[in-house]
Amino acid sequence: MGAGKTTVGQLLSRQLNIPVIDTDSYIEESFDKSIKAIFQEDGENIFRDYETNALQSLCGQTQKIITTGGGIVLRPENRQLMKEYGIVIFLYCDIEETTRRLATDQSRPLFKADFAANKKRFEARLPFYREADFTIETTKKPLDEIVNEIITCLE
Ligand SMILES: Nc1ncnc2c1ncn2[C@@H]1O[C@H](COP(=O)(O)OP(=O)(O)OP(=O)(O)O)[C@@H](O)[C@H]1O
Ligand SMILES: O=C(O)C1=C[C@@H](O)[C@@H](O)[C@H](O)C1
Ligand SMILES: [Mg+2]
Repeated sequence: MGAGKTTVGQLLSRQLNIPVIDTDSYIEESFDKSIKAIFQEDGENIFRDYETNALQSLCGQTQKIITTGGGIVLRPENRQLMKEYGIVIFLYCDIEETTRRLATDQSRPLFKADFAANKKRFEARLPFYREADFTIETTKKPLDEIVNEIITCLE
């Protein structure tokens, strides 16, 4: 959360002239409901079902950039889909930096004020993120540099 997937995906889309779809936005538009409301009213498991359905719908159609939610890696079938259909890029950002970036954010129900809990979650997910085809270090890096590094990976 807060590594820059959505932000970088938009910039990459413009630079490469390839459409971008964000799974969080796709879910919010499909259900006309915010992620926060889905977590509150339906719970995380239902959100994860929506997330897998979104990924299944988006993979394997026309060429596109898919920016995902930070928890997409939790389900093995999601990781499998991404590997099968995509070039998977992990935007690494250290937890101190994402904590700063999201300090006033209210839209991510799992990102709590509890730094230790966020760190624990991030570390538990790291082995899954590391399965990506490419890892880009984004901590303290300007957005245009991140975009250029991704383009280099794709060449
Ligand atoms: N390289 C960067 N340098 C500084 N700020 C950044 C950088 N990348 C993203 N940000 C900022 O961090 C915040 C979170 O970025 P963004 O929403 O793109 O993260 P995300 O990875 O999509 O998060 P999530 O997993 O929750 O969807 C935004 O305010 C964004 O402007
Ligand atoms: O890392 C996560 O589990 C999440 C990240 C966000 O993108 C959203 O998908 C949601 O807030 C959950
Ligand atoms: Mg995002």
